Amino acid sequence: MPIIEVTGLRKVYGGRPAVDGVSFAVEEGEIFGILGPNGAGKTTTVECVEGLRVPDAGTVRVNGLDPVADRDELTRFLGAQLQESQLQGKLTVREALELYSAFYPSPLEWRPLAERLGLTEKLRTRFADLSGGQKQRLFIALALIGGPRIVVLDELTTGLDPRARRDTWTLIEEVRDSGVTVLLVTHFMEEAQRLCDRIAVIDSGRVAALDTPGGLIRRAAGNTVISFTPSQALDRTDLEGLPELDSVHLQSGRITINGTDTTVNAVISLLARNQITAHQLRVVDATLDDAFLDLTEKQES
Ligand SMILES: Nc1ncnc2c1ncn2[C@@H]1O[C@H](COP(=O)(O)OP(=O)(O)OP(=O)(O)O)[C@@H](O)[C@H]1O
Repeated sequence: MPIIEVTGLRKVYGGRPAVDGVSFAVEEGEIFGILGPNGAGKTTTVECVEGLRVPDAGTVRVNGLDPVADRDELTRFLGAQLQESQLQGKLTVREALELYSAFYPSPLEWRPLAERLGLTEKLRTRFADLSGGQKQRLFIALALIGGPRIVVLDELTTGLDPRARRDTWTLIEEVRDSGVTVLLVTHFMEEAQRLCDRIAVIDSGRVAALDTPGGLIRRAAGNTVISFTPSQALDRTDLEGLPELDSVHLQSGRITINGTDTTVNAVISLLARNQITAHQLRVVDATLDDAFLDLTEKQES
């Protein structure tokens, strides 16, 4: 049985649906990503999972519980890092960690957690005096301190420097490997690609696609991107007739082709036949970035 089950979720603000029939199921022990453009309905969805918002229609079950009706029970095993949070400005990092530990029956040791999040030097600093990234790290610690079975992380690494971001990814992988289920809202494709076992792409309040990162890349944007600047103009119809082609873009004399290995081979033959040299030739695997743009563009058109 999935540990989180969202079925036909709908949430309307002022007559406009922010979430419109979203369904997905999260298996225990996976990192499940929610990806989508600004205003797509991601935060609204996860806040319904956390019991912070009441759905207008549909059902949400977290470990069999209704997050709104059973909120007290839910908070015992669900940790949450909200997109925007505040603490009392005078509270020190240490006080916050001790206070939150006291809320849970079997909290984690806060010292190693603080160490992992680079907060040891800041234990005596007041919340108001922390930098944005340090506040973010504290909120991650507070989401994990109760030793939750499920953790919801909204914009996990926004505002973190590259090193802190990578350290946080490793920490979240370890959290997952210890059996915790992670529901992650993110804007960072690299983060989603590295961390998530599966991803729901949400666009305009609906699920546009749900798959593994590899699956999304394969079905949305082809596997491979080849780009080059030809020594002389190429016939557009020849390009559009390439096998297994997903898309062709021409910009400032540079050609970018999305397709498969077969497409790449056909491009090379085409260039050879026409005795055209390809300058600055690059062949790369498509990324989740490509898939995201492709999937969300398709929704808009
Ligand atoms: N309390 C509210 N009252 C009215 N409208 C709201 C409220 N909260 C969210 N919305 C609207 O609902 C839509 C979805 O918002 P939501 O915060 O869920 O999006 P999101 O995908 O998390 O966006 P972002 O990536 O920008 O954080 C937006 O159009 C937003 O303006």
